[in-house]
Amino acid sequence: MSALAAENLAVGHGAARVASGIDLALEPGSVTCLLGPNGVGKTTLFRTLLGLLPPQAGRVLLGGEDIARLSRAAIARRLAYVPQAHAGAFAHTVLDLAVMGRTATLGAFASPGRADLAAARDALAEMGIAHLAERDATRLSGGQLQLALIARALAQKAGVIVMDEPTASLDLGNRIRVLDVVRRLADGGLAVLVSTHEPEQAFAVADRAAVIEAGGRFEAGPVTPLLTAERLSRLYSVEVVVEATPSGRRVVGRPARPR
Ligand SMILES: Nc1ncnc2c1ncn2[C@@H]1O[C@H](COP(=O)(O)OP(=O)(O)OP(=O)(O)O)[C@@H](O)[C@H]1O
Repeated sequence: MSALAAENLAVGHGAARVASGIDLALEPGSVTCLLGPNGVGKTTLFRTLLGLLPPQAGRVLLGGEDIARLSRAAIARRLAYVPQAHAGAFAHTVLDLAVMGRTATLGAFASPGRADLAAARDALAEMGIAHLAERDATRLSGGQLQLALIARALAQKAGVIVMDEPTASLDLGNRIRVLDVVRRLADGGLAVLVSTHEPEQAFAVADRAAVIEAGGRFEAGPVTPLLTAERLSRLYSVEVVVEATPSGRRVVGRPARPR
């Protein structure tokens, strides 16, 4: 059984349709990268997969159960979300922020125990930000906040993790670290869904890719056959070529023809 699945899903806001025909199955031990141009509906799809937006059609199954029937706490035990790192209104330390990954799965009035604190500290260490534990989470840089939000999701210890552009504000070192974490999580048995504007990241870490094209048409499949130069050119309305390199694949703009 898929860890998270969408069946003939249509997503949007109110009556406005954003994307449809979405069939997606996230398997334990795999990374799926979601690509699409700005404003096409990636975050809208994520919010629907998380049970935060009702589907316009179709359904979302978490561990085989319709997510619409699960409580927030039941969802949080199985599914962790890393949102885009906008400056949040957190009046907490970074450690408190990571602990929130644990409390999401507890009852409303339960307080975190020693094991929860240990899991939160482990997650901060995994993201290389243990030294920020006592810092005010409202005073982090964009990249530091991104790493802290990933740590919060790791602390949740859910079987499925959904990340919305987790490398967007990161420097080269942290980008590579986060991609390593993404791959390691999958190799440890998690089902991981990551949105990105970098097709090269899909070639580097993903088992499968999914695209939402302009107009909301959805397609998913193995990375290399799906992310051809032709499809990427159409997706981003710019001519690109996909070059095989010794270390992976590189996507570059098609060189202008000599005049
Ligand atoms: N709360 C909302 N109410 C109504 N429309 C919305 C809302 N949020 C987003 N939209 C619209 O839905 C469409 C998809 O937006 P979404 O944020 O899902 O795109 P995205 O693919 O995540 O974009 P980006 O790559 O720029 O982050 C856009 O046309 C956007 O204007």
